[in-house]
Amino acid sequence: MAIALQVLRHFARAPSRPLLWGCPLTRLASGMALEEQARQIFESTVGAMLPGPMLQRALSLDPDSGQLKVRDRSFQLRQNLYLVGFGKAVLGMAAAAEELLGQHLVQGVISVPRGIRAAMEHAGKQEMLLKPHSRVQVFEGAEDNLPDRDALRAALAIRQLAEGLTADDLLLVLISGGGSALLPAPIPPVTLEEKQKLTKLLAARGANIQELNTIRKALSQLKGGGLAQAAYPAQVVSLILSDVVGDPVEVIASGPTVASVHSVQDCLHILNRYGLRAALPRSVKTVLARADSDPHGPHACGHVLNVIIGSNALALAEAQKQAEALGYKAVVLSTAIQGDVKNVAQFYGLLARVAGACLTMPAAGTSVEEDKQLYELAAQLQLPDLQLKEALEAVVGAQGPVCLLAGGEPTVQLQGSGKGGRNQELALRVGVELGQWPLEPIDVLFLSGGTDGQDGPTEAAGAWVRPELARQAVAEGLDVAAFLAHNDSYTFFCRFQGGAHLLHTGLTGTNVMDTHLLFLRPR
Ligand SMILES: Nc1ncnc2c1ncn2[C@@H]1O[C@H](COP(=O)(O)OP(=O)(O)OP(=O)(O)O)[C@@H](O)[C@H]1O
Ligand SMILES: O=C(O)[C@H](O)CO
Repeated sequence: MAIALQVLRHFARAPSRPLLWGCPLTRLASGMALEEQARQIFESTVGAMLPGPMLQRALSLDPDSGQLKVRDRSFQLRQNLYLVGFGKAVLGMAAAAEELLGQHLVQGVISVPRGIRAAMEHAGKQEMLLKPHSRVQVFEGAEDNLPDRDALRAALAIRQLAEGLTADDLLLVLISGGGSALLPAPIPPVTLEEKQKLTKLLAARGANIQELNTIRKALSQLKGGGLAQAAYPAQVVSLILSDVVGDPVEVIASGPTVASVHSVQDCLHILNRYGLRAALPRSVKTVLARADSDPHGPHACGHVLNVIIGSNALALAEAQKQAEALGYKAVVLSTAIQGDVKNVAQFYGLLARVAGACLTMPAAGTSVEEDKQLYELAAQLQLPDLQLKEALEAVVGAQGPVCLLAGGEPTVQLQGSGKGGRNQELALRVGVELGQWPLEPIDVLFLSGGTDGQDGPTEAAGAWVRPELARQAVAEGLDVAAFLAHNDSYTFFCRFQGGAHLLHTGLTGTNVMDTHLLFLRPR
């Protein structure tokens, strides 16, 4: 959603359908076309990760006793509950929390992306908005996902609220992706501009989110456990919506309620790796040198409960449940799909071929060569949690429709000036791959969708494809390779079959990365 807010006005007008939270899909199964089933599963998966349902799963309040239950822990509420939050999905999370906690909530401060309230209003998403006389103060800032003066003001208000708490208080911290940029509080003498410049340079030179956030933590008053420290001796409960593969709480939004385990040496290694150590501003050197000799060490976080309430893994578990309800043998392959979109597309293309053969000819199987190639492709992608062997074994035993599920965030090396997003580009590339081999006698469909409802700077969440795509595109006079060469997947899908393959959910107010669904259905 980094560039989301530039296009939110346009996006808010995009046609969208209500998400199917809690809708029993079995009811819909009979006679449903494969693409309809795929859409339904995607939409209900996103629906399960919406702020309302997520918070209701994580929190329960006994209105009589005032006991707040968070997972297996209980907290007594008595006019002692405060709330802070920062991240792209935090407005809806705060609205859901306010709804759930009612009068118990004394005061709150949240930092959310600029324009998000207007966008939600335009999109008619009332459930994502706070009440008119809310006790939660909203700051909007961090345009283009970069820390700015407004986000700094928000961070200082959040710090002030936290510092004023006592041992009788409970601080609820709502965290989602984009939280790092929305909570900047550089340690003096580092300035906001210096921190912004360093973050930009690191990102531009290819630092990953773990590396980026290690540096952000070292230079911040609130990241790396600093917020938890400011709130001490109050109890702290962090409800975290993960946008990072593997859900590492110390990385998501730079872990403001998680003690940092990184040393100054770790930071210097990272800065060296990206050629930034020599040109560091004096202020950054001063802060790092000070941290090296800090007698207090990392912030202690014994008074904190960190809870992941939404993640790609939870979304895929929901999708798996929905697919099973429709009669599919559903297997989660990985929640950590990363790497260049071209390699990921090749992987899914070959996976469809190998799994298709396992399904239709379980005794004969695929050629040894194809199996080997598939495992090699998987190894290149370095997916830590890949269940490829298990998935293929399940397909062999399936004797019926199969749905392979995965999630993560592939990357697109932008070369052209076209309009698209990583989900649409992945789907288009997989469509081409699927068309290369006959997959008779099975129906195949691949869907890729972003759970935030916005794929790149487009108004679609993603797209779905079938093996016939390339042939049908030629018949419509569309040159798929030319669209791909310019990263113009959105324009392609808008023209192809009148835009029927695009996924339109509208801005969802959540973000747990992308979901990939591969359906194989014997005819
Ligand atoms: N024309 C394009 N074709 C394909 N991908 C594109 C195009 N333009 C931008 N992108 C990709 O879109 C991504 C940015 O979009 P988006 O805001 O959805 O992702 P993000 O910043 O990772 O946010 P989030 O994690 O919240 O989804 C980048 O990965 C970028 O490479
Ligand atoms: O805010 C951040 O640090 C990223 O979105 C990862 O959570």
